[in-house]
This record gives sequence, structure tokens and C-alpha cells, in this order.
Amino acid sequence: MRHQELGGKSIIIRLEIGGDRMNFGLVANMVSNLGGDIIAIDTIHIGNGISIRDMTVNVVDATAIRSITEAIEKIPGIRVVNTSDRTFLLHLGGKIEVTPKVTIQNRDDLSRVYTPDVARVCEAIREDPDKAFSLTIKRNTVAVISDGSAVLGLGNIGSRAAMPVMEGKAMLFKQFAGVDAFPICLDTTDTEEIIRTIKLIAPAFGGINLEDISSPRCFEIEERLRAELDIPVFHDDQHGTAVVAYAGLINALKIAGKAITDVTVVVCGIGAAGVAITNILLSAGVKEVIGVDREGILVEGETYSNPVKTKYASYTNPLKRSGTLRDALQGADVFIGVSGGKLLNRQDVLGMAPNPIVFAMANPEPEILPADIDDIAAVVATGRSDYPNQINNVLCFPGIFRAALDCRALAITEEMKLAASEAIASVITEDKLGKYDIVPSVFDQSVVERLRDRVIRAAIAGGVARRIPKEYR
Ligand SMILES: NC(=O)c1ccc[n+]([C@@H]2O[C@H](COP(=O)([O-])OP(=O)(O)OC[C@H]3O[C@@H](n4cnc5c(N)ncnc54)[C@H](O)[C@@H]3O)[C@@H](O)[C@H]2O)c1
Ligand SMILES: O=C(O)C[C@H](O)C(=O)O
Ligand SMILES: [Mg+2]
Repeated sequence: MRHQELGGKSIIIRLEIGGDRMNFGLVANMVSNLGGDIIAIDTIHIGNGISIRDMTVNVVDATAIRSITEAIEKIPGIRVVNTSDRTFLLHLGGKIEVTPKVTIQNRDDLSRVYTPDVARVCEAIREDPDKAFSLTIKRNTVAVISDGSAVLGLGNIGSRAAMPVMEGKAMLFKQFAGVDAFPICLDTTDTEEIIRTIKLIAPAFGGINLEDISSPRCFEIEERLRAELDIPVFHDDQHGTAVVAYAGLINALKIAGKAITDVTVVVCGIGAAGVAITNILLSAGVKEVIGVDREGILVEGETYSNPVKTKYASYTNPLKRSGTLRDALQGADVFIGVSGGKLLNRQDVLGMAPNPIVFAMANPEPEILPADIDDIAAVVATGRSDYPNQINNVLCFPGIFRAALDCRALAITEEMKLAASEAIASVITEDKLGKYDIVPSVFDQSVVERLRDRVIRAAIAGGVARRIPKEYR
């Protein structure tokens, strides 16, 4: 198994090698014995009896980095100059930048993009505010906004620490769907402050992608902003995740040979993602969804400290089952985890119905590793890019916003989300479908194309499109 698949990382070790040539065979053996894999050696400098070389090594975990560097230093004639983690190198100075579309070559250009001529454009927008869509970045720009309170599965790590994820989302928006996205991390977790701030900055944007805001505040924030703004507001951890999970389930059920109306689904982690996944599955025809959180199975009649869970219990778990996660899984067909790492074990899955489907979607560490249950599950999926079947909201948010921006949608509706799931699932045709191929790769360009098409059609049919793109007129 590749080390990357074990959640490993890649490091570059810069070596100064003196005297005779280094015995690479010896070093490679030693690195391999200590849990590393040399994937490249680059010569940086040779001269004066020494050479400087960068050795790129894949390692299983951080402890391997230490043992490898210590062992190398013990080899006579070799000195470790420094060690750099390639992931950190990639983040130096941030991952995105703003680039002008035209170059200002002379004073004439200057007076057009800036004063005095820009004033005429401002006046035009003052007279007709809708012109902001054609004459400013609003047409193609989405704000990716977090308060840093539920970042991946890392919890409340704060607004500064959340930035790398939001920058990453902005990269994905651009690369996969040509959407310009701007990462914004707010230094508050106060619901009213967040709502007010987003309303105040909304004029610049054609859409708001809320990200990694913890439950239950995320529900009120999204609901209020949807009511008060005339651009789509979409909490990605709720709806992006739900759209992709449902898309994955459509295809996983074909492998397991089960019908959506017959299956019992256990959703673990009744937060932002868990509530939205449940809602989309219920509207898609699932009859029995059992929710499990820290308190165990959520049952109607109980009052939970989090009112979202009390409400959730009132419309799920129709047979009023109670107990632990393992109890919930007895005889269940599908497990969907959007909770935390490593809380499921093989024994739990063995108790499920034949041909179980397991979506362990917590990030960065899934509820269970695919290798632990691959032999007993019909389908296993995670949220990560280093395993097969990546059920991650990245399959949805670029394309759904591409569609919403292109038809200037007032909102992203339930019908648009269902259309998005069907579009994603439809990319996997019968000949492509397999245990390890239930959802398309994020690099499959037809995902965004299909999503755009199906979602624009749903927006037009639902009356939320303010602009009908040429090809739909
Ligand atoms: N794959 C994806 O596309 C995707 C998308 C969104 C979220 N996620 C992941 O799902 C998880 C939840 O995200 P969220 O935005 O819904 O967060 P959230 O904070 O809104 O909800 C998490 C819920 O999980 C529950 N939980 C945590 N540990 C638990 C445990 N040991 N047992 C039972 N319940 C537990 C919490 O009580 C909470 O209700 C995170 O790990 C996140 O990275 C993955
Ligand atoms: O960021 C991701 O990889 C998916 C999701 O938005 C999450 O919060 O885990
Ligand atoms: Mg997220």
C-alpha cells in the first residue's frame, strides 16, 4: 500500500554529502526500514568535494521523519541541512492571489480602469444596481466564509487557523469551475455579528458559500441570510455534503442491489452535515433514517440540550429504536458518518445487513479506515482524496455555484440540490460503475458540465433564475 494511502506525508530532506559518493542503496534500504519511501533525489549543487541533494521521501507519519533524519545523520560524511514538509512548502505565502485581467500599459488605460473614467461605470451602477452583475466581479465571485468553529473535524480552531481550508476551497472553485472565490474568516462566532457582517460585504459577491461553521448556529445563520439576501447562500457542509452523499448512495445501492425506499440508513454526527444528509435522503424516498450523536440514538420524546437534535428526533427513527451506535447498526443497510475519526470498528460493521454500505466521511480522519472493512462491505467511501470513492463536497460546490452564477439564481433551492445529486451520479454510467467507482473523480470535467446543465434547468423551472443563459433560451 502506498504511504499516501495511510494518511502519510511527503518531506524533502536536504543533504550535504562530503567525500566519496553517497551509497544510495544503503540509504534507500535504511529509509525503507524506517517506514519511508524515496520518491526522488535532486542534485542542487556539486563542487569543492561536497554535493547538496534534495531527497523527497514519503513517510507514514511524523515520527518516521525524525527516525529517518536521525539515522541519516549517523552515516559518516552525510549531514542533514534541513527537512521540509512539502505540504507546508506549498502553503508558503498562501495558496492564491489576485490577478488583474488587463495590464495597465499607459495613462490612457489608467484613466479608464481608475479615475476619472471609472466614475462613469460607478454612475451606471448607481442608476441600475443590477449592472453590478455585468460591470463588477459580482458576476463571477463567491465569498467562502467561515468563523473557524467547525473546521473539518478539527473543531473550533479559530479564524486564522481556518484560512488554509478556505484558501483551498477558493482554489478548487477556480480550477474546477472558473469561479473566483475569496476566502474570508471572521473573527467572531456570534450569530448576529456573522449575519450582519455577511450582509454588509454581500454587494461585492454573486454568492455566499458558508463553510465550517458549527451546528446549531450554522442553521440560523444560513436561514436568516437566505431570507435577507438576494444572492444564493449555501452552507457547503450541509448541502454540498448532502448532495454528494446522495449521489454516492444512488450508485452504491446499485452495487449492493438494494432500493432506496427499502434501506435503513444510520447517520452518525447530527451536526451540519448529518442534518442535511438526512433531509435529502428523506426527500429522496428513504423511509428509515436513524440519527446517532454523542448521546447515542436520537429518539423522539427525549429533550436534548441541542434543540436541533430534539427536532431531528421528531421526524426520524420511526421505529423509535434506542441505544448505542452499534445498536443502531444492527441490521442496517447504510452507515453515513459525519462525526469524528475512528469511532466505528469492524465488529460494528459485521452487525449490519448483508452487503453493507459504509460512507465514513469525517475529515481528516474517517470514522473507519477502508482497509479495515473492505472485505466485508459492498462499498466503502471516505471524504479524502487519497482513497477511492471520495465523497466530498468538492464534487458539488464548484459546479452548483457555476450554475447559480450563470443564471444569476436568487437562491439554491431543494430542486436544484436534487438535480445536482442526480447529475453527479449520472456521470458514472453502468460500464464505469464498480465497488471503487461510485462517484466520479473531481478531475472529471464532465462533473461540472453536467451539474451546471441540470442545475440551471432546475433553477429556470423553479423560477429562481434571473438570467436565462443563451443555450437555454
Ligand atoms: N466529506 C465531506 O465532504 C464532508 C463534508 C462536511 C463535513 N465533513 C466532516 O464531517 C464531520 C462533521 O462536520 P460538520 O460540519 O457536520 O460538523 P458539526 O460540528 O456541525 O457536527 C458534528 C457532529 O458530530 C457529532 N460527533 C462528534 N464526535 C462524535 C462521536 N464521537 N460520536 C457521536 N457523534 C459525534 C457532534 O456532536 C456534532 O453533532 C467533520 O469531520 C467534517 O470534516 C465531511
Ligand atoms: O473540506 C473538506 O474536505 C470537506 C468538508 O468541507 C469538511 O469540512 O470536511
Ligand atoms: Mg467543510
